[in-house]
Amino acid sequence: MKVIKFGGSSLATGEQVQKAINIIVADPARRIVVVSAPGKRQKGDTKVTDLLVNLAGAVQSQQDTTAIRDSILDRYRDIADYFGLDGVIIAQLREHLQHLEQRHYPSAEHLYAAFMAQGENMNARLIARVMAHMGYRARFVDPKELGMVVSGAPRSATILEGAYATIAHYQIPDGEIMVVPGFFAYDKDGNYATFARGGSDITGSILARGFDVDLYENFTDVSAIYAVNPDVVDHPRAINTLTYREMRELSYAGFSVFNDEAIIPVIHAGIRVNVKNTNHPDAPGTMIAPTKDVRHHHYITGVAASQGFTALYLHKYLLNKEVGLTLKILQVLYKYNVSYEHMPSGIDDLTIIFDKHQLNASQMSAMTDEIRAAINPDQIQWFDDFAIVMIVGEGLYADPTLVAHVMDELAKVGIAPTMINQGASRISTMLGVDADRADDAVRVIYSLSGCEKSQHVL
Ligand SMILES: Nc1ncnc2c1ncn2[C@@H]1O[C@H](COP(=O)(O)OP(=O)(O)O)[C@@H](O)[C@H]1O
Ligand SMILES: N[C@@H](CC(=O)OP(=O)(O)O)C(=O)O
Repeated sequence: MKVIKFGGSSLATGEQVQKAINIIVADPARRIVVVSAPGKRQKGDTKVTDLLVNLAGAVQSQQDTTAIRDSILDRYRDIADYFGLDGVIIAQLREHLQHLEQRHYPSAEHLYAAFMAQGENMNARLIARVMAHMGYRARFVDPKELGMVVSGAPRSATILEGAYATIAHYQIPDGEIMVVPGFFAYDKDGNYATFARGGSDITGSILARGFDVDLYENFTDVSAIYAVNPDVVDHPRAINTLTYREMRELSYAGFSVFNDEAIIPVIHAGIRVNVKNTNHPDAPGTMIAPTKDVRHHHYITGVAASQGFTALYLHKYLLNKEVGLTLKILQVLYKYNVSYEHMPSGIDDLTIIFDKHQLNASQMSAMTDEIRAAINPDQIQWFDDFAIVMIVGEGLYADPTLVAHVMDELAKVGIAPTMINQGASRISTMLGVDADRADDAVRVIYSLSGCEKSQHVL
């Protein structure tokens, strides 16, 4: 049995949904189908999830919601019309949204989560209806029915460990195709909660582990995971196999093609993930697997960059001698409920790197004041335009000159990393660079001989 997940770009129009259905029914092992909300139909278009964010905002501020609700329903109507469905389903979806608008929510975050979840919820209902209309034994299955209970913040929830056993006990009727909405589940009180953005991949992974499937197929709009983001370099090298560790590092650092949290459930279950293209389903795509033979995959597997970071730089002489200094800083972060990503340090300075999305200006200012009071630094400064560049490869350890080589090449184009971080496993090297040079750094590193070399061995 396989889990098969389609991203929003694969379900943006009726024509795309038809391609997805052709893929589903071409293999009887494809029994668990996870769908995203309709995505962008072309560059510059708006994803349904983003329209739902606007709807949630309008509901919260008690504005008129008619126009925005209609624009969302139009997306589903276009798909329903393509398959010749009558208007009943759209009327039901309208009623469902209106009902949600009347409900009371424990917090604004819960309200946003409830609306954002509807992109997937409505799409799964519609696609199950379309497939049934075409004569297939397909059924919408709510995450609640599967026992998908989550905890944590309403818009970046995490699945409870116990949910896997519940999923495993779920009996899928013989010959039935389950259509499950991605991206959301419910907390223990029954409130909607979503995973982080791009989280339909996470639903696919959770179900892959829960049902202990043979393969998790993840269909998107590219024919492979490439060694660099194809929006940064034209026609980059396709990667045929990535290890879990490589994927985790690369998706964390910007390969949005597979959500960085989604790798965790499949790691636990040892399930392989095949990333494939809905528009070219016969292309082999990229396999994400527990291990690969590094003798055939030397040097750099991929280079990613992400600009979603903010750094706090602290300078204080004899910082290395001061007992409890880091503890005092961490206590401030704890008080403001903020986690950090990395904390590289030297003898007299320390940089704390944060995910930009969890900070706002007033929090940053309050934290600065409290850290200043707690440790009395000589210098404290925020760098908002901070990006990380991640060089990843299971075979990196085999090339002791790589970091020197990278630094030389970057220096030639005037890029001086403000931070270098390498773990003991040497599967990745992380550089901190100015955000406006991040893509240049990716291009330079990609064009290095190490990368070219792996191009030949793949
Ligand atoms: N290294 C990479 N290889 C392939 N695609 C990448 C890479 N890095 C970023 N991407 C982007 O990821 C996109 C696919 O992810 P996403 O838009 O989330 O798809 P979906 O809608 O299928 O979930 C690609 O169209 C591409 O722009
Ligand atoms: N629709 C959600 C979840 C998701 O995974 O979407 P996509 O498959 O289009 O990346 C989002 O936009 O975040």
